[in-house]
Amino acid sequence: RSSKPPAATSYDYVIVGGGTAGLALATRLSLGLPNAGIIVIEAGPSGLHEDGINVPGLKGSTVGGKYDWFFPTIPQKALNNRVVFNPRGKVLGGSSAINFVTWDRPAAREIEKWKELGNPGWGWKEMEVAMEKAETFIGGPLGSGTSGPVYALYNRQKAVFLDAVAPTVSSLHGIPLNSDSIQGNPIGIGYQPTNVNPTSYNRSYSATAYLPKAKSNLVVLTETRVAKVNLQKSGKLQRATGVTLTDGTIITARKDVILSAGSIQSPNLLELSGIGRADVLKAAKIKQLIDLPGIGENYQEHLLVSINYQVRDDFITGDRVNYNATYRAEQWDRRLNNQSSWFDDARSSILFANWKQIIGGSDKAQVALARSALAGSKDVGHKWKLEQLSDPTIPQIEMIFTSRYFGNKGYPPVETPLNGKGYMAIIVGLMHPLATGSVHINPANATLGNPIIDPKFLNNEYDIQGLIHALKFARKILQTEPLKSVVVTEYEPGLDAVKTDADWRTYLLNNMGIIFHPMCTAAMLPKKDGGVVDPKLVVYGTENLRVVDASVIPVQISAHPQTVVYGIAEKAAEIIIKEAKGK
Ligand SMILES: Cc1cc2nc3c(=O)[nH]c(=O)nc-3n(C[C@H](O)[C@H](O)[C@H](O)COP(=O)(O)OP(=O)(O)OC[C@H]3O[C@@H](n4cnc5c(N)ncnc54)[C@H](O)[C@@H]3O)c2cc1C
Repeated sequence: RSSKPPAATSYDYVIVGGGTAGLALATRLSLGLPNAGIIVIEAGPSGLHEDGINVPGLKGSTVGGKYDWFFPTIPQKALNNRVVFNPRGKVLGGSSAINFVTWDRPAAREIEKWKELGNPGWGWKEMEVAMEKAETFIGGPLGSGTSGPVYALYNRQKAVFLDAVAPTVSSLHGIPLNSDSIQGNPIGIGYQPTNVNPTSYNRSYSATAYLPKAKSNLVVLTETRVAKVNLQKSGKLQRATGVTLTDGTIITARKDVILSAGSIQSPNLLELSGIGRADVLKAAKIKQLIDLPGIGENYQEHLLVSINYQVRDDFITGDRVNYNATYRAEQWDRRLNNQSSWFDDARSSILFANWKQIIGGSDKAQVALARSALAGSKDVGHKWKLEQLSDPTIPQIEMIFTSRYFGNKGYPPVETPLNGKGYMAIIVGLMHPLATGSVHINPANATLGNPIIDPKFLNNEYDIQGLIHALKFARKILQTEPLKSVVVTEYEPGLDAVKTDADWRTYLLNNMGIIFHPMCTAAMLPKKDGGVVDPKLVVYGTENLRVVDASVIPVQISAHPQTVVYGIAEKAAEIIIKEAKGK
């Protein structure tokens, strides 16, 4: 694959962004349309030989580095004007190269809703087939994928003490044991799979799983950034004729231009091309070609806040590889000899729960907060968020029980008494916050500058109280046997530091972060409902400009999104191949 400008400048399909969806789609088109010329243009370099990408246990080490766009939000009012950073892969494979390798799926009902919102062909059954097409799940439940490019497995490395999590959590609030979110029924507690190759024990991601299967009709250009899509009037519609690179080079598309630049940059590229809200385009002095006010709106994220516990000295946690150089070297040797080690990453125990299960009783007050926050809203996403509160199969909270420290205070520094101890975190995630925000180009530097991201975090009491309920339940879990006997004390925030709901609120506002799952910014919805693409993923008002990535997710889902994103790419490939073959 090439980082140099291609010899040819004309292709059938021009795909912008060689990330999760982009490479999956490009590979399927290359295989399904062997006579077509396809180019993927990726802004980042190849990271194929990078340990920080390949070694699952080094996940997180690439965040904020050279493979990460690391976009800041604007200061968030409810968070005391804190800025929150959005890691996004800037490398071949995109965010699939830098993500945290959790492999799960939302509730079936959540995807079924896509169809009901006006997207024929996009229900759970159809998406389940598409998601399974993407995976080979070693040891997966009946019905999981057996011949797809991306490997998933239950990780061979496990922290022994995490075995206490499931019996503890399942003794509370009627929560079932369940590790099979993959079937569309995520509610419950259990170990979740990771996308790791069973032979090399490397991360399995779009650049290593899909791309090697492509034929020579696919050209991949790395370290090359697209500035905009070129449009030409064609009757009542606009036709995408190709793209202009930031150095001025034009690459022509004979058939489609497909944006797979992710939930932040795909909507930005539409705006840079003259498609979007009049006020946004006017501010950036871009001529409006298509009025599409939904672009960049509807921005949604999973919110996160963690608490950390010190684990008994007789249990080993993943922290030991960080503070003990000898142990680290031993573990690395184990990896080189293909034995399990902390560099495999480790299984995380994950809980998905509805409000009754989190609160341990009536959810009436929480539902009332949602109703009052969204009173009068006509937004279809808002309506769905209210409706789903009466569906017990849809998770509202996720809790990830980790085998190492994960917090804001930081691992205890050297020469302090708690350095050298082991920790576990409970990462609490809010799956359907009511706050929806926006991402738009920055008029001061529209093409190359950071976009203006305003997620409007915690702008309502439902989101705040929901996270407080979950934090309190997380503490209760840690105070329940058998997990209680595994831990020594609460390290962060600490039982003395946070006692009341008011203390939890302060802790939340000072520490809330995100799980790095922006979505819905170019939603597949009817135009009248703020949609940007139709069910064939074609941008309204255009003949042949599509978006294929996490931005087309119509309404926020309760899962880590990569399996859904691969499913979207698989379905997009089917649609495009069918069209090309005239079916
Ligand atoms: C740190 C982190 C941890 C995560 N953990 C998990 C997890 O454990 N499990 C999970 O399921 N999901 C996780 N996610 C989310 C998941 O990885 C993303 O939702 C998914 O990968 C998004 O895929 P995409 O195709 O929409 O975008 P991306 O994979 O981000 O691809 C977009 C690509 O477009 C390129 N691009 C952008 N603009 C241009 C341009 N103008 N010209 C050329 N190229 C351009 C980018 O460089 C990038 O390669 C995580 C994400 C991050 C960042």
